[in-house]
Amino acid sequence: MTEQKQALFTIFGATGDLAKRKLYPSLFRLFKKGELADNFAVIGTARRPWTDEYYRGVVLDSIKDLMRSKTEAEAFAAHFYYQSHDVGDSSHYVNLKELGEKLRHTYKTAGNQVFFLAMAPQFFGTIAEHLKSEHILTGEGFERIVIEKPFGTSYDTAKALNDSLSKVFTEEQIFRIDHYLGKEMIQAVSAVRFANPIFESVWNNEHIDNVQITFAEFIGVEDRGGYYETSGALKDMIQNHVLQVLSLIAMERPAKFDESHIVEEKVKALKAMRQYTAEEALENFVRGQYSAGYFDGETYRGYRQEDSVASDSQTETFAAGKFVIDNERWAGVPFYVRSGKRMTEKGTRINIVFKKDPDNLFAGNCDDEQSPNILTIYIQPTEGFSLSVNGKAAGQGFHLEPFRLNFRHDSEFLGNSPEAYEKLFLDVLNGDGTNFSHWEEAARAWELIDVIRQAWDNQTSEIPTYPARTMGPANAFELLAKDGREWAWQPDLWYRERGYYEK
Ligand SMILES: NC(=O)C1=CN([C@@H]2O[C@H](COP(=O)(O)OP(=O)(O)OC[C@H]3O[C@@H](n4cnc5c(N)ncnc54)[C@H](OP(=O)(O)O)[C@@H]3O)[C@@H](O)[C@H]2O)C=CC1
Ligand SMILES: O=C1O[C@H](COP(=O)(O)O)[C@@H](O)[C@H](O)[C@H]1O
Repeated sequence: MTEQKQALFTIFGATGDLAKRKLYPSLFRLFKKGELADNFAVIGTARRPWTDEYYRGVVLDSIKDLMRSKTEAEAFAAHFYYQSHDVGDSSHYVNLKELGEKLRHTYKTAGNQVFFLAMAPQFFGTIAEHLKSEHILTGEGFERIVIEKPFGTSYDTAKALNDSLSKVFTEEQIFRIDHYLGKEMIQAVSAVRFANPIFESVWNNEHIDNVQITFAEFIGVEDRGGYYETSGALKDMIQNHVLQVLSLIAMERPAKFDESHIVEEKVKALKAMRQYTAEEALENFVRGQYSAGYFDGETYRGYRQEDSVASDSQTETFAAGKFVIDNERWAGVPFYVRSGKRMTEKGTRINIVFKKDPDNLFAGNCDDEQSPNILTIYIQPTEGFSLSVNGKAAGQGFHLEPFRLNFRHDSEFLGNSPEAYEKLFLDVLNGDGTNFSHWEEAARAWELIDVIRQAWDNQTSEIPTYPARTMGPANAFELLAKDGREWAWQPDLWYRERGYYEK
């Protein structure tokens, strides 16, 4: 039987997009499963002068697709309270404290508190300080703070942010969200690696030729131009999600499968990654920005035509690069990464490309090249694995042909599998920080990224472009071609052959 959790949640930024799209539905899923029942309450806070009643209406609206009955949804929403509050105004914390004390007793939350900061990072420090100075932190039960990305905009700003949080919370109390770590198939990477001797024994530079990590998005920048102009693909995706995934693939086997051992190994892997000079950063990293494109009867506008984007913007909507790891396991194995918006299609996947057999037995019998074995981990939108192997082409004669051993999770599994934020909320309640970003990881990731960012910022040439609905600019293909390699996943070729790009 599920044991219900006891906690008072305070959500800062309760009127915002993240709260409505992700947080309330995730809490509701936990409610439906009995993880949250009688002993929880939520204080939503932001500047808008909402009433409890209006707020509950917003919460109900955000869960309308998930509700089984009106009674159940209303029972859930009844746990929500709204307090209008400007986080910069000290006097408002007095009201928050009073309301919190009342709810703690009413709902018997055992003094446990979770503060979710669904707000821009510039507010994090001041909120943390006020939680302490206004005695909202009582030390009665567990007290945990959950913060959203971006965690800083450079090493220096991230360090300043971390320093201000650390004055109030210990590292064990800080949960830095990287929502990719809550995804089913990212969590499955460790299972694939460490529960299968056939993979574990070849997970090294003797057998792996290169690793490719693709985070392709179909969507453009949508209504987030204002934020994206200050970020770009490198900081928005590579610094956090991509490097997190890379460290899971590259880390050594942890002594135990628990938070401290896993984080220790991830940090070691990140620290073993080569720190590029500015010159090396330019050699190994490329960027691009989507221009207008045409695909299957539809025209897509370019990034510079998007709302809140400067008409001469140099912001990259695509970044690709090669990381190298200077340790025994990975010496000589490039880790190619790419992430972009308005690419051919949505697809997050990891390709582990194995070395070909140097001694091709079939060389004299048939002219066919052996294809490399490729293990693909599909993160989204489909979730599963495939392994491509060489076989004999059916029919007369002897020819090699690559076949794919495929496994995809079925729709029942996907339908029942918890959403990333739901898992992460539960982890916070359980005090398990395994699937969160820790300071040492974020710090090292910024060190690796800062040099690339600065090298690009110092360039005077115009940013290269790529047409919307393609797999990025030409330089992303040249990056691999100059190493004698190519991207294992090129969906645009499939569409091109079938005329999807022809007007
Ligand atoms: N939306 C998403 O999908 C994702 C968001 N994030 C991150 O989550 C955070 C929130 O994003 P999102 O919800 O999209 O942002 P929104 O702009 O939609 O929401 C911001 C929230 O902050 C509140 N707010 C702003 N200023 C103040 C203030 N001075 N005092 C009190 N409340 C204030 C706003 O409410 P009001 O105006 O009523 O005060 C609003 O509730 C950001 O850090 C973002 O980077 C990360 C990943 C995905
Ligand atoms: O963190 C972010 O992630 C989303 C992509 O997340 P996904 O779960 O939909 O794959 C990205 O669109 C956004 O720009 C970025 O801030």
